[in-house]
Amino acid sequence: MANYFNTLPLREQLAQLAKCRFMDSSEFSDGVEALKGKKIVVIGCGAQGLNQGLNLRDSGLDVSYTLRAAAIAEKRQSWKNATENGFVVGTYQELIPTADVVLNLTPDKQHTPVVTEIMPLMKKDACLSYSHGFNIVEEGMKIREDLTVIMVAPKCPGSEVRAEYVRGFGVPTLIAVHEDNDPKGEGLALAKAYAVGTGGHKAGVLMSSFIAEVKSDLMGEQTILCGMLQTGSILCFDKMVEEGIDAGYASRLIQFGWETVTEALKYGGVTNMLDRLSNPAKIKAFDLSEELKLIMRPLYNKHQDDIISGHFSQTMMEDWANDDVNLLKWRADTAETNFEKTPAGDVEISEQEFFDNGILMVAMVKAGVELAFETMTAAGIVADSAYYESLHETPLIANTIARKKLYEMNATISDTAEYGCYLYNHACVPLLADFMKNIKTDVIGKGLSLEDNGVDNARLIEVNAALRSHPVEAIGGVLRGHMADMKKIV
Ligand SMILES: NC(=O)C1=CN([C@@H]2O[C@H](COP(=O)(O)OP(=O)(O)OC[C@H]3O[C@@H](n4cnc5c(N)ncnc54)[C@H](OP(=O)(O)O)[C@@H]3O)[C@@H](O)[C@H]2O)C=CC1
Ligand SMILES: CC(=O)[C@](C)(O)C(=O)O
Ligand SMILES: [Mg+2]
Ligand SMILES: [Mg+2]
Repeated sequence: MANYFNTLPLREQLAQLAKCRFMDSSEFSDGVEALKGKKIVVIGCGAQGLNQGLNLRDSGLDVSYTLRAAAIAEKRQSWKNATENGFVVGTYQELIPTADVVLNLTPDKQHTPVVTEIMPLMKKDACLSYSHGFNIVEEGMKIREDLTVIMVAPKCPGSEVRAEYVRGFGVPTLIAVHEDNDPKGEGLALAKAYAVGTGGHKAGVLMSSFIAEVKSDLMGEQTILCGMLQTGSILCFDKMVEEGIDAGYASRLIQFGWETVTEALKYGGVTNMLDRLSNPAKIKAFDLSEELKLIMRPLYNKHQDDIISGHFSQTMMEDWANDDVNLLKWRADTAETNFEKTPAGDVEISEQEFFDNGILMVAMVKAGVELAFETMTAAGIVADSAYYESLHETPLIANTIARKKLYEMNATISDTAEYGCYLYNHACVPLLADFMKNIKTDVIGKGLSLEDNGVDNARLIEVNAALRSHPVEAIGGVLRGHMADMKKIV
């Protein structure tokens, strides 16, 4: 097999990268009808598998799980996830031949062996679904011609796919039909019904392509979503402790600070997040973010270039072939960081204090969101998709850090995302070394202790105009306008 994207002529590559249409709510008026009465069999009951299955069942659909024999025999966590939630669990031989739709929600590393094993068991004219385009695009997996192949990709960690559904909302979702596998022309109807079943239609659905999804998803997860939050957590914690801030306070400020400041992002974009600061702090955060963008832009460009060329995928697949040696070492190294090893202190931090004492965190989020958005759109990803992948998903990732720090984030995101996050972190920590030397507690840990909050009018007007004029704010205002059902978390 060869990287499917790299086999295409440039014109087709650009056309596929640009596939992205915001779907009107009226396009989902049939609800889950196209899946009613169909047997949906999920392979894998992990982060996405369990949470998507719970949503689909609550939406009135027939969902069961097929797990590899060892998972059933050893009653592994995936078996517990499914059985403790009352789902039917069976072997491939028992359930796959009866399936109308098979959801492949196993780790990307396993897709080729899993699909190779289950394809012969799938009945004629059935449908195979993915939640990430890696196997089709980066590995070039070929699927039996009679099978319909679709993708329904939540722009969100598995746990929040469920949490937002339970709150009566949903998460932005990309859907796609693989052009090589839509023999009966029913792929779109199935993908739309699936998106309704997970609640995605309440947040926003983009009609996209496997290529557009994979080239944007890898970029978002490696940089702003996971990489920046990991790097920011480690750098900000170590800086605060170095400057004499109580370690328990520093740990709490970070563990719950990302969630708090990015909740403002979710509701009102970068503008609202910075508007939560005093005028002097806003200007300080703006200046820090501009400095960060200058330093980090080459790194964001490198990540996007390596994703587009297939170099990233090749590097990760070499680690797959080497029994995930790097992934497992980097995971163990993360657990040994001071931030991870320091429990959040039993200290009260008000919602506003997270902003006032976390100016640098606000600056890092602003820089990461804007850089990721700018880099994706420069690579041909449409603004709507870049918005979901850079801005909207950041608070959903931050929710996982609030639960159990970087451990929870890295355990909840896919192994693919985790691998890319570590690559970014290894490059970004040294890249920001000089920048961090000039950081003091006025921007992380203590806040600006100013007698007077006065600022220069011209400078404030300039900063406010710059915030509001960034293209991520324009598309964000439109897309958030469609999120009437969004619920407060913090
Ligand atoms: N995690 C996330 O938030 C997101 C993930 N995705 C995509 O969703 C898909 C699933 O990812 P994710 O939910 O993170 O995966 P997880 O690692 O959370 O779960 C994987 C599941 O697959 C099972 N599994 C592992 N290896 C095999 C195998 N060889 N054969 C059969 N089953 C296997 C595991 O159970 P057991 O080992 O017990 O058999 C487990 O139930 C991926 O394509 C990912 O890119 C998309 C968006 C977000
Ligand atoms: C959660 C999500 O959207 C990621 C980061 O893309 C993933 O886990 O692969
Ligand atoms: Mg993603
Ligand atoms: Mg991903």
